[in-house]
Formats: sequence, C-alpha cells, structure tokens
Amino acid sequence: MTQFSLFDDNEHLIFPEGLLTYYPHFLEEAEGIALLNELIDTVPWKQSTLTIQDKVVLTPRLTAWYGDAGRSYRLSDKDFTPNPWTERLLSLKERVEALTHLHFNCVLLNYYRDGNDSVAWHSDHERELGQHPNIASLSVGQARTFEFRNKKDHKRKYALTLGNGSLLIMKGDLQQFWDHRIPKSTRNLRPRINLTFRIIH
Ligand SMILES: O=C(O)CCC(=O)C(=O)O
Ligand SMILES: [Fe+2]
Repeated sequence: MTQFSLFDDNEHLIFPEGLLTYYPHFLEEAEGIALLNELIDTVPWKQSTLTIQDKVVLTPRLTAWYGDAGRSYRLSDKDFTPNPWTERLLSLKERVEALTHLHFNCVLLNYYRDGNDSVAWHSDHERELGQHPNIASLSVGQARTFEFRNKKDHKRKYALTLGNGSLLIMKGDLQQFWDHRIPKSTRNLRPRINLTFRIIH
C-alpha cells in the first residue's frame, strides 16, 4: 500500500506537513460498496437536532456512535452511550490500527444520503478528544469534497476528494488551527458513509 502526503509540490510549502496522511485505496472498490450497503441497512441511524440562533433544526445527515462497552462518553457537555461494537466495525478498527499504529475506542458514523446532506465548518477539538487528537476517517460510497480552512485566515483553503475506500488520518495541530467541512452539492449525489475512529478520554 502506498502512502503519500496530500500537499506535495507547491502546496506543502503552505499547508503544514504532518497533519494529514491519505490512503486512497485502504479498501478495494467492491469492499467499500459492500460496506456502504451493509451499514445503510443495519446501523440504527438517528437524525439529531442542533440549535442555530435559538432555532432547533435537524442535522443534515444521519449519525450513529459505536464504542467500547460498559462506558458512556461525554462529548460537547452531553453524555451518550454508544452502540456496542459489531464484529464488522471492530475488525475495521483493528485494520486501521494495524496500519496506523494508533489506537481508538469509538467510531462516529455519518451517513450523507445525497448532495443535500453535509457537515458545516467545524474542528474536532473537544477537551474529551485531547489536545492533539488523531482521527482516522474512512469513507465509502459517493466521493465527496472535503474542505479545510485556516481558522484565522479563511483565504487559506484547501479541498480534496475523499473517494470510496479511502482513509484519511488527521493529526497533530490540525484540529487546533484548521476547520473542515463537507459542503452541500447541487449535483445528484449517491449515498456516502464516513466513519471517524477516535479516542474519547
Ligand atoms: O464526512 C466526513 O468526511 C467528515 C466528518 C466529520 O468531519 C466529523 O464527523 O467530524
Ligand atoms: Fe470533523
């Protein structure tokens, strides 16, 4: 398996090195699509709400958490109990760990049903994730654009396409200095599921 830094050539002069590692073919094409279909059918998907300027709105995607049994997690000052690991998700976690030599105790699944689904600008920089969280992000299904923007200088912006079966490792200072998002698209997009393996302390 080849491993390469995303922002080679000119771009790596601007984008700090060591913040991202991208494996375009962590899963083969067919395995990615099989995983997509299995997860669409078997995961207890939920659509949560968020409050924007005193208005309660539905999150524009479906989500599910899985994690180590027997403990609940605290994230963004909310307590939640994850679903227990399934064999499939545990074996994916172990493959990611074997490749990256990192360790994870939970996974957040995001299901983007079509181009209307999205995640807004944010960083995963919660106290519970630690100062320099390593997050492993596995994507299956429809390729979607993933954008980064420097928190202080919004003109410093990068985009990359996260394809079916790809694995993106986000590490170091990335969450501290950069926001990321999956923008909506007016194109007619097929479903995509993203799995972010994390450690919650
Ligand atoms: O779907 C993606 O690739 C990103 C998801 C994400 O940023 C998150 O769950 O925090
Ligand atoms: Fe994120």
